[in-house]
Amino acid sequence: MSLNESAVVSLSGVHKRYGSGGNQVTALDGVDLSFLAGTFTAVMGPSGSGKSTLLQCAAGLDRVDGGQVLLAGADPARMSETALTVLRREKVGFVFQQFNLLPSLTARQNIELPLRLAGRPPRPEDVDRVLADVGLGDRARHLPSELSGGQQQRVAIARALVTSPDVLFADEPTGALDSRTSRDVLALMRRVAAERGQTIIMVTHDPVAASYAGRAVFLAHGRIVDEVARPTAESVAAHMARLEATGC
Ligand SMILES: Nc1ncnc2c1ncn2[C@@H]1O[C@H](COP(=O)(O)OP(=O)(O)OP(=O)(O)O)[C@@H](O)[C@H]1O
Repeated sequence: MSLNESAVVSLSGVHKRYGSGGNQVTALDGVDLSFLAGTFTAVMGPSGSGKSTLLQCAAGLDRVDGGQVLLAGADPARMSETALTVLRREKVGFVFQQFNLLPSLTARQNIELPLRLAGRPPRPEDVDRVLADVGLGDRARHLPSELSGGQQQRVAIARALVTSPDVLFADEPTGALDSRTSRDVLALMRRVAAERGQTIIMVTHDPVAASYAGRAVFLAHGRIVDEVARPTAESVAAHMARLEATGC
């Protein structure tokens, strides 16, 4: 498969190995996958199937051993570390299971941080808008310790969105949240893709989380083995049960 150049993120024949000699592990084994603008995709698969590796390679956080990645029009393998840092800072947002907020900074200051690190003075109206988008307009002055888990994750999402990245990578973003709070965060992510036209790629184990995406792709042994459009929690759970029983 050739790279889909209209996609915001595209992987073509991507291989990734860890270790060497007898300890070598093939984490990705020829992955072809494209993500179009404004789409929300869930990446699923059994433990060890390569989900996090796929995210790291697609986001330019890790180098591939074969094949090619195209991220916001650029090939990370051909870029210097400095250029790659700029690409990630300008075009990509990250959200992880742990919120990784700085405890001594308020919600607003945490959200402003990526702009400051990029040498871009934060415009108050931009920060206000993103705070309102995540429903935290009245919590701007609170420290993370004064916010619930779901509110902290919404600050982390706002921090990832404030630079208006083309693509948001999320690795188990609801893994540390209860089911009700998870639903709020997932609905927010779905809205971000639909209304802001940003592309979201989310790794998750949870069929309910995957049902908020427009597409679910399934990995097994480092390969894409299936894909479901408009997934429901039931259809995803059935796919996962089959994968875990048969491995394909
Ligand atoms: N830094 C590393 N060094 C060696 N092997 C690694 C490394 N990172 C991942 N692996 C291996 O690569 C394979 C894919 O790992 P990966 O973390 O991508 O899977 P995953 O689907 O995200 O798993 P989980 O759902 O358990 O988080 C696994 O066999 C794993 O042990």
